[in-house]
Amino acid sequence: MRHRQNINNIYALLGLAVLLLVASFYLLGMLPLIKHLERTHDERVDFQLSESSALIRTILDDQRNIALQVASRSAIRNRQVAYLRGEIDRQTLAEFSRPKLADAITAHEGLISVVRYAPDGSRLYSAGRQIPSAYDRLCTTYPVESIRLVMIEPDARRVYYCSPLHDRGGRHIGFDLLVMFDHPLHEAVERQSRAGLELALVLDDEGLDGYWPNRPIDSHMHKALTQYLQTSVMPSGFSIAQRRLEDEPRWQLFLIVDDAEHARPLERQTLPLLFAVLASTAAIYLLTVITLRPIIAALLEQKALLARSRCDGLTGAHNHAYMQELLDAELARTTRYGRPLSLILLDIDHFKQVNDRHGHQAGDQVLRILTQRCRETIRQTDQLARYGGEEFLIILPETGRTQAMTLAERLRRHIARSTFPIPGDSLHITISLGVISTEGQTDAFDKYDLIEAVDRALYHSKREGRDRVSYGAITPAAPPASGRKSAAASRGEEGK
Ligand SMILES: Nc1nc2c(ncn2[C@@H]2O[C@H](COP(=O)(O)OP(=O)(O)OP(=O)(O)O)[C@@H](O)[C@H]2O)c(=O)[nH]1
Repeated sequence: MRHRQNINNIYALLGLAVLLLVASFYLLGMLPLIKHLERTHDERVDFQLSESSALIRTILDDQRNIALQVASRSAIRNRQVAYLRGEIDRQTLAEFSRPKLADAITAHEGLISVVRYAPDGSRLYSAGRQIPSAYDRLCTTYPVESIRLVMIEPDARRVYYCSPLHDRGGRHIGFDLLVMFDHPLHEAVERQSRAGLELALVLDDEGLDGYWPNRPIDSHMHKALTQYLQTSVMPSGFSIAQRRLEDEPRWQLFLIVDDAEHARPLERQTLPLLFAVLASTAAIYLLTVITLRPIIAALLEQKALLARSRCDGLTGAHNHAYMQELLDAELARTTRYGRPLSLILLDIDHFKQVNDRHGHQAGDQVLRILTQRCRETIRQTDQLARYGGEEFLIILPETGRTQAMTLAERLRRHIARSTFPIPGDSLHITISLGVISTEGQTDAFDKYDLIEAVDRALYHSKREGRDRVSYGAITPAAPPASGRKSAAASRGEEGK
């Protein structure tokens, strides 16, 4: 039973070691890896935003070039100057310029319409598809110093540019509103967006009114973008990276990242690793347990045998042989460090009568209970040994005479007041005790001197009427001969 518990403790310790292994793997291996993957992801998002921004910029440049080419036609620009000077009327201007603009529309694939305005924003004429007059305000709402993208109509798949016109001297002579297809832009953004990553182009002041792309964006991402534009707070579960478009400062490019999608590749890379480590540590644990099982069992068996060899079978106190070992060790310590050592030898009074009246079994029971009572009274560092028969020796390390006497007296009273239940009866017994201490001892002494002294003290108590404590002086026998054994010691070592 005790073995089982010890083995379980060892397995629990092994389990703890495995847990520590897994925890340190997680802290030292997995966490840095996850951080690295996250950083890589952030870098990828940043790179993607830069790439998309560069791509869109190229497309816008292409479209602005078309606008520039339309505006740079000198013949129609000269007519515009003439009109503004009042040299020709609007009708003449329109009749001359409209076909040239129509040529330009035909020449530039992707160009749908051009509307020309006077510097005050009034419409002069247009070419290509009809543009509602409501759109005329596009070129005058914001100051337009150079060609600017002013509107995107995702549903109509059109983009609108405003291009300011100047004469040779650089004077402002009006605007062109150019309407173009959004195909190139659409294709570019389409290419850049994928599951969990959506690109959106948003016009500063108009929020989602000036929002693009022209395909249905994931509704969660759309909601996330809306919330972000309204509150500037990133909704949970999404990250948003943004960048202002170069040369088009009013347009911002957003990259909306669905964190759940983003985490997926992370999980794909780290989870199998974690599972592999868990599985291998579990395997190591099992293999270790299987391998160690017989070794641990043998060691524990050995330990138990050793404990049994030191133990008195009847009472569980240390046996006489082990007591001798303990006494040797304590005496060596006392001699070396000059620390006090005391001994108590106790003997049950008239124990023979217990045996005679109540039987040997009852006597054994009394010895067991007495051991228990002694244990209740002494300290954990004190050692209780069955010296022999109904005699017990208590070794008290680091204990002086007064303390030893106090303890002996307390023990005597405790036993005298205790009851000793035996089958069918309850006994009261008394004990006699002898006490000695090395405290203040100046003459050299050995183990046999101690045993003899404590034995004498005990028999002094017996002679004086029992149920009492006597202190005995250590009187070393001179000269100490090797192998010398007193009568008491010999009796003790042989057992009673
Ligand atoms: N039940 C039991 N009795 C034991 C054991 N060992 C010794 N005894 C008995 O203890 C008794 C000791 O008797 P005595 O030495 O005459 O001493 P006493 O009767 O205790 O008298 P005093 O010591 O003079 O007070 C003997 O009857 C032994 O048989 C044991 O292990 N179990």
